[in-house]
Amino acid sequence: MSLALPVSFQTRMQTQLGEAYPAFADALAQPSPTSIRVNKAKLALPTSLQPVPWTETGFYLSARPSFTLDPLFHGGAYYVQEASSMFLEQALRQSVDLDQPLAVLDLCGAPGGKSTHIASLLSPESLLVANEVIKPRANILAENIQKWGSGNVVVTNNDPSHIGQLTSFFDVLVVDAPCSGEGMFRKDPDAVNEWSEANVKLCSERQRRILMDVWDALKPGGVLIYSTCTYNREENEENLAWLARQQDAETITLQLQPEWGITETELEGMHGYRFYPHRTQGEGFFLAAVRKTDGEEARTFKKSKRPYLVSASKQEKALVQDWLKEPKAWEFVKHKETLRALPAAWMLELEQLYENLRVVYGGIEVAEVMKNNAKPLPALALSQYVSEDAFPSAEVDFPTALRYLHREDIALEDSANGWVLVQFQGVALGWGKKLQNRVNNHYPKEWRIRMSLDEALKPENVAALFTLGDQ
Ligand SMILES: C[S@@+](CC[C@H](N)C(=O)[O-])C[C@H]1O[C@@H](n2cnc3c(N)ncnc32)[C@H](O)[C@@H]1O
Repeated sequence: MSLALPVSFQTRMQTQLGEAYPAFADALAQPSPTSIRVNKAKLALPTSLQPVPWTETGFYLSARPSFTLDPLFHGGAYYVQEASSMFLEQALRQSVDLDQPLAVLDLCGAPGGKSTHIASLLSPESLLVANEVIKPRANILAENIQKWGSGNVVVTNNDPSHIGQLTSFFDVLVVDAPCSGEGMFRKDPDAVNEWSEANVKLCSERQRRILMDVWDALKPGGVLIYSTCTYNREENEENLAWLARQQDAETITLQLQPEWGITETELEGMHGYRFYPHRTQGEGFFLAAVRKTDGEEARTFKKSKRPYLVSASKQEKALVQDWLKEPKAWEFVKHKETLRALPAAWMLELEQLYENLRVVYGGIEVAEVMKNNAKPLPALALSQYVSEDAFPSAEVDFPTALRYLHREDIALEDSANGWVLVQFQGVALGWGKKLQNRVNNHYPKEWRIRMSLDEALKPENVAALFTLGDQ
C-alpha cells in the first residue's frame, strides 16, 4: 500500500528527518502493526505473543483478527490499542509513585485506550476521572470503562475550562490532545485527506488553549503528561516550550532502552519523546512528562451540609453489599432507581465532581432497586469487584458466548434458577436469569454484537476464529 502524502507534509518530514526520510516513507507503505493490551485483573498474560517492550501488558498480533467475534474482547479482558501510545506506562511509572493514592485526570479520554491503561496502573486506592468533551464519545468511553471493570473511575463529559475550575485537584493530568493525526496516516488514510498546514496551526492553537484551560487543576508538584499522534514541532516541542514560558513547568527526563528506538528531543530545555514507524514497531507518537513547579496549594474539601450524592438506605445497602468484594471499600449511593458503589475514600472529592461536572458514569453501577428488590446491572457483572460467592456462574463454550453477546436465547442446563454470571474462559460477560424452562438474556441491547453470526458460526469457520485466551 502506498500513501499519497501531501507535498508540504513530505517537505516538512524531509527537513525534520534528513537522511532517514526514505526509511520513514518506506515504513508508511507497510501495514500498520496490530497490538492489544491485556487486562491483568481478568486474564493471564499470553505466553506465545511478542511483547510491546515499553509496557508489561502489551502484545503484538501477527495479523488483525475480527475482535468483534472474540467474547473476551467484549468481557474487557483486553483492549485493542496502538503500541506506541502504551509508552504512557513508562511516563507514569517514572514520574509518579503509583503505589500512593493519586487523583488522576485523563482529559481527552475517548474511546478509552489511555484511560483503561491508567486504570490498570493505578493503585485501587486512587481515583481516575476519565473525561471526554464530545457527548457520544463520552458514552463510548463509559462503555469501555464499565467493561474494563475498575471501580475507581468516574467518566465526565466536560469542556477543559470546566475542569480547570477544580483548582489543584489532581496529582496527574493526562492530555492526549486532539491533533492533526500525522502519526495515524497509514492506520487511517482519511487522516491524510484532512491534513493541511492550516489544520496543523489550528490544532496547535487548540492544544495551547486546552493546556491553559486545565492547568489550574494540577497540584503544585503534580505531573502533566502531554501526548499527540503527530510529528510536527508546532503541536509538540513548540507547545511545550510555549507552556514553560507561560507557567512554572519543567519536563521530567525519562529513561529509555536503546533497543526501543525512541527518539528524545529537546527545545528550550523541554524534553519530549518521539516514535517514528521506521524506528519503532508502532505508529507516530509524541509524549512529554511535565512537572508543575509552583501554583496554588491543594484545597481540602469539607463535608457538604446538603450533599449532592444521596446515600442508599440501610435496607437498600443490605440488599447488595455482599455482591461486591471488599464491601467496606465502597459507599453506596442512590439516584432514582440506580444504586452505585463509589470508592469510600474519595467521597468528599466525588461530591465536588458530581456537583460541578457532567458525570456520565461513576464507580460501579451495582443494581436497580425497586420495592426492596434489587436487579444486578451489567457493569457489576463486568466489574473486577463482583463477588463470586454472591452469584452462581455458568461457563459457556465459544459459540454460546457469541450467541449470548448477540442477545440470542441460550440454554444453561446445569444452573439453578435465578441470576447467573455468564462466563467464557473464566471471564464474565454479563447476566442471564434462569427461569424454569428458559434463560432471559440480560446483555445490554446497546452493547450487543450487531453483525450476523450465521457465517462465523458454521462449523467449518468456527475453529479459525480468534480468541485471545488461546494465545
Ligand atoms: C487523541 S483523541 C484521545 C484518544 C484517547 N486518549 C485514547 O487513548 O483512546 C483526542 C480526544 O480529544 C477530544 N477533543 C476534541 N476537541 C477537544 C477539545 N477542544 N478539548 C478537549 N478534548 C477535545 C476528541 O473528541 C478525542 O476524543
